[in-house]
Amino acid sequence: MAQSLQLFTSSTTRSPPISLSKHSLSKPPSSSTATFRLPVSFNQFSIRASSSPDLNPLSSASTSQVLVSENGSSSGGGFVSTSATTREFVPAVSDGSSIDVDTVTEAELKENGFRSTRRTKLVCTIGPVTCGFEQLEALAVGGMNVARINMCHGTREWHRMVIERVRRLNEEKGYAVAIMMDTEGSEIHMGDLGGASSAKAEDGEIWTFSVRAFDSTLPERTINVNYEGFAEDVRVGDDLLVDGGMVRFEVIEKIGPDVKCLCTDPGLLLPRANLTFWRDGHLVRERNAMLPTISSKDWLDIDFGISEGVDFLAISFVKSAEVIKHLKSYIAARSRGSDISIIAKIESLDSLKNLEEIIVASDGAMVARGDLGAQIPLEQVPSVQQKVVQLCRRLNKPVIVASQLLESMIEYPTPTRAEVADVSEAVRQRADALMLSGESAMGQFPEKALTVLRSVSLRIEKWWRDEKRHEAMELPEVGSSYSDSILEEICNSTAKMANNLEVDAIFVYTKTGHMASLLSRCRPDCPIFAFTSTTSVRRRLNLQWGLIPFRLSFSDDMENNLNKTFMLLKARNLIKSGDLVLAVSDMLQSIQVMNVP
Ligand SMILES: Nc1ncnc2c1ncn2[C@@H]1O[C@H](COP(=O)(O)OP(=O)(O)OP(=O)(O)O)[C@@H](O)[C@H]1O
Ligand SMILES: CC(=O)C(=O)O
Ligand SMILES: [K+]
Ligand SMILES: [Mg+2]
Repeated sequence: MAQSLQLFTSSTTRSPPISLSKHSLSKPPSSSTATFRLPVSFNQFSIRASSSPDLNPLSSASTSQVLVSENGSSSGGGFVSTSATTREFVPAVSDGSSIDVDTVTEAELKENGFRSTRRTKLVCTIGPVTCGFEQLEALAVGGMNVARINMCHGTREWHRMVIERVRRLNEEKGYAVAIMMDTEGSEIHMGDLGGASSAKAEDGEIWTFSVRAFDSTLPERTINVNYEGFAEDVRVGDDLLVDGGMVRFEVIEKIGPDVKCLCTDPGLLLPRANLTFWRDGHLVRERNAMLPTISSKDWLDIDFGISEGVDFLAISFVKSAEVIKHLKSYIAARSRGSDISIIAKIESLDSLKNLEEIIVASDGAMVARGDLGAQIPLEQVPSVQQKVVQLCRRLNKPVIVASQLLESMIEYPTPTRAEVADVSEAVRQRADALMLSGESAMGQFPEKALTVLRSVSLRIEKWWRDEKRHEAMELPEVGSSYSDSILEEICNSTAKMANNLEVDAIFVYTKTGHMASLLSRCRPDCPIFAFTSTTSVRRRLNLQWGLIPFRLSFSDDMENNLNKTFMLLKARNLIKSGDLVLAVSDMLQSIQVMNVP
């Protein structure tokens, strides 16, 4: 078997950890799968070491084995479930070692075992109904991995307050919720509805779209538009689409700065919704083409995001790879050593034209179906979604499927069957993450909507595993160097081994998170425990499929790391003796197969 897996016991391999060699490589009897043993006497193998000096496992000298808690205090704390929705922080007896894990994941691991942890990650847009500390905590308990703030709405002070609360939640309660800041972009949009949270446009009503500045209250059925040239640019007969067609108007008359429009498709108008206009079946986009992807306001917001240390910047209406490259160099110059990930929002015709190069230049992508559906015919949105999801996986970039997943839940406590089917499809496509927009920002049932995403994800993922649906996706090399190739081969082989051997988990020790993302890309059947030494990497890994990110100080000595990890996880009942684990690290070119002692 060792040979068929192209594995060799290597002369450079360290001797098997004594404490582990006593244990057979068998599945625990409690496992539902057949028990089997590997016909070998070693429980550690090594892929043949490369001659490259920086790849020689022996060249990596062992460093300190002391594991230090990040905040230096209350290290090794644990969380106990006190009820379905609240968890209490329980400081553990500190021995200078600690491991940080998301409390919700911890509860999931304890209650349902490794195999049933959720693989699909969840992003929640934070708005007026979810910006309170308790509401944010409820979302974290409900499985929110990333909190998104949309710079289209709210003041900078408001956003700062939300960021501060999410931070506090992470620090005080042990979560690793990442923060994603979404830029406004310079597309045409409506004003803020004079303070109302929404307005209903009914069939046959006449509404006025105007660039005029109104003093305090907006006249009835009047909408502000954010760009001066609006009245000149539209023509009588044009179709005006709000939020990608959520509401549709026909332009019937122009009176100076006012444009009178007849509602032809009724619906809910939301503050600052995007506007597009169509003429003879085509999107009128000359104006948009001239607008910069990143406006001067966006640059100020980006500066704000950098100084607040957000984890992700989602860039609206990306047109080309150049804008992403430019932004990356800007961020690199502004914030030395900072590692903000750039997510390209795929929501315009231009982004589809330059799709691959945009994704290559970015750290991830979002299928922003709201605006996308305003720029391409709606029936094309599903195939574009699938294309972007697959391309991202090939290129090893996390991908988020966003907008209208559970739109009806803005108003109603249960989703439609069609919405559940849509969520299922995104999970089945194995997108890294699903996103709530209005449902969590201003809807009546934000926590219920999150619960629906969570339960549908779990159900579809389980169905997929039960049916043993391993889709064969070509995963081309993404790196350029020989050492990149080795890393990728190790990850691909590890994922394959994990499926074939039906192991309980993959452990990956990774400094930058890169190796964890390569494993995530393979979408293995078992969860991937990603150990990383910085909280920022841990938060960013929270966006990626199947990763359970832990913060742990580790050394170059894998034997020591594993023993420490087993000890710490066992102390918290997160793993048990006999669990079968594959372990890899970006410091040592080996795949280790072992039972938890
Ligand atoms: N910070 C906020 N303050 C007030 N309302 C908000 C806020 N964030 C979101 N909303 C409300 O939630 C709705 C949906 O929010 P969201 O930001 O997800 O819109 P979107 O269409 O997905 O994003 P984008 O504007 O990037 O296309 C908004 O139309 C707005 O009514
Ligand atoms: C999320 C977003 O920006 C959109 O769907 O348009
Ligand atoms: K936005
Ligand atoms: Mg958008």
